[in-house]
Amino acid sequence: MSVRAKKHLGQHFLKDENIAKKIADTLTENNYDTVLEIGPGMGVLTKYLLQKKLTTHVIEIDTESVEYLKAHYLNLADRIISKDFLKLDISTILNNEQFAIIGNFPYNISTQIVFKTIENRNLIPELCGMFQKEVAKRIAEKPGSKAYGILSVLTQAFYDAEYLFTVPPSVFNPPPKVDSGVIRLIRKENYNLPVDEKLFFKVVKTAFNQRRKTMRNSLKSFNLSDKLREDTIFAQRPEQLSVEEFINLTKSIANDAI
Ligand SMILES: C[S@@+](CC[C@H](N)C(=O)[O-])C[C@H]1O[C@@H](n2cnc3c(N)ncnc32)[C@H](O)[C@@H]1O
Repeated sequence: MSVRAKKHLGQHFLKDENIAKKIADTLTENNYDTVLEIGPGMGVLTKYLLQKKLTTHVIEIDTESVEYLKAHYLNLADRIISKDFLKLDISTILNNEQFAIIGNFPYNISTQIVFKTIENRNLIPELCGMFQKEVAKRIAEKPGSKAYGILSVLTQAFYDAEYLFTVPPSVFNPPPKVDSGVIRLIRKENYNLPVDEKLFFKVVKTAFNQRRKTMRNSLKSFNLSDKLREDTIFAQRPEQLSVEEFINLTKSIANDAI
């Protein structure tokens, strides 16, 4: 008996074992001994994680998949969390130890998984996973491209992001409508910002909400001094600015308000 795919849970099960192994092998296994897989489904990726030296935990929202895993992976039984990852209190699980996140993520919550990882980055040195290709590209994109935006800057402020490979719809059951992409995020050594984090998020989001305008126009609502607005950075569009430039800009804005 296998699990019947449920659309509302983003269930597209991998049927190509080689791809499952290739995804499991994207983990560097540096700086952690534990891995948490989000959405194991019927365990095609889990199987390869269990072959590693790491301790594998899984979190799955679908009770039918949980029953399947309990029946087929007897040695995993006490490391299956039957819950919604988005409602999980990360600080209380895994005894506060460092762990990596991996998954063939449900596409409907994949950006929320990234933001929850960023929020809990003190415990998460690495994330490897499969996203809708377009989302994976946006996360790892560099300045100067159309795909570079809020998701790129907010992720890369804390993690080095690398796009690894593309996966076609044909390796899933049922096949999704679009290509998928696998990326790896490795936490930066210095993963706390030298500026107010809330202000940084606000500056980045406000700037990209009007991405075709110059920074001078898109950040009008901040009521900045004329002196600051004369800085050459304000003549540029948000997609031209590096993560470091956004951080420095936030610093200047914070000082401008004093
Ligand atoms: C794309 S499928 C991948 C399944 C399996 N890993 C594979 O590769 O065949 C996504 C999985 O995430 C699970 N899922 C969806 N939303 C979830 C959530 N909020 N928390 C935990 N798991 C979730 C689904 O039930 C499904 O098993």
